[in-house]
Amino acid sequence: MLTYEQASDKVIIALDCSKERAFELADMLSGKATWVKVGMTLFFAEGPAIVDAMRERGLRVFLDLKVHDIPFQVQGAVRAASLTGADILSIHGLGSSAMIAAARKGAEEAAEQRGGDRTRLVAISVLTSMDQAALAEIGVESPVAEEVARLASLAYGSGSDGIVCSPQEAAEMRALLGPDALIVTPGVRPAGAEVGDQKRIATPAASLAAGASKLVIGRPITGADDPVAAFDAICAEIMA
Ligand SMILES: O=c1ccn([C@@H]2O[C@H](COP(=O)(O)O)[C@@H](O)[C@H]2O)c(=O)[nH]1
Repeated sequence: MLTYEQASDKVIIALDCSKERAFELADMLSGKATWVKVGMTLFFAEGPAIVDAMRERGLRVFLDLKVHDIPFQVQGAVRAASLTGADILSIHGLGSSAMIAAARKGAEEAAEQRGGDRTRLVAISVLTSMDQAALAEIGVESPVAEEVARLASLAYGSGSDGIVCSPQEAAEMRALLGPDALIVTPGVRPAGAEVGDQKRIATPAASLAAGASKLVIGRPITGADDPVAAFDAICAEIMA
């Protein structure tokens, strides 16, 4: 059984909104939330300062930029992104072992430059908004779970600290990668919540039971009439 603090530490709130709304949510959830996710919507609008602003509020930050480019560019991009002090950064698993190794090098350089902990890297496997048909559209005919496992093994073996996958693959990924891998699962929906564009989903309790390290949850909290009550209900569900 988890305490409220331990449950809160499992939930990363995706702030896919304006800076004003992000601050409003951070203030509302102050003293309750532990983690926020700064993704492309917020980062492209506000730049690295938004990471600082969240950290100044005592929040830990998952910077979800899904970095994907040639190794040289990725090393520099990850170095710069890590210098923001983000705790976790996403890169793309499709970038190959050389790209992932370069990302790790960039994160290590930043840690050396900044001092303190290295930003941990998680590799995106197959987006949780994609199903078998979407994979087929891009020419991948193997089952989703097989593709996730292939990319996860490659990324984890090349210097990533973990992966991003759906909760539906979390148990298999935990068995494949072992106890130390950081397994981050978006596509989490409390029972009855709107699914939206997510395709491979599970409830918070089921995601955690499957072996996820962290659950990324956005709209079910940020779009709720009462975001604090929504966050509390998710913590209660995973504490039970
Ligand atoms: O495969 C992925 C990778 C990242 N995400 C991100 O997670 C959140 C999910 O938000 P919801 O509102 O709970 O759907 C969002 O910021 C995505 O960029 C993902 O969904 N799937």
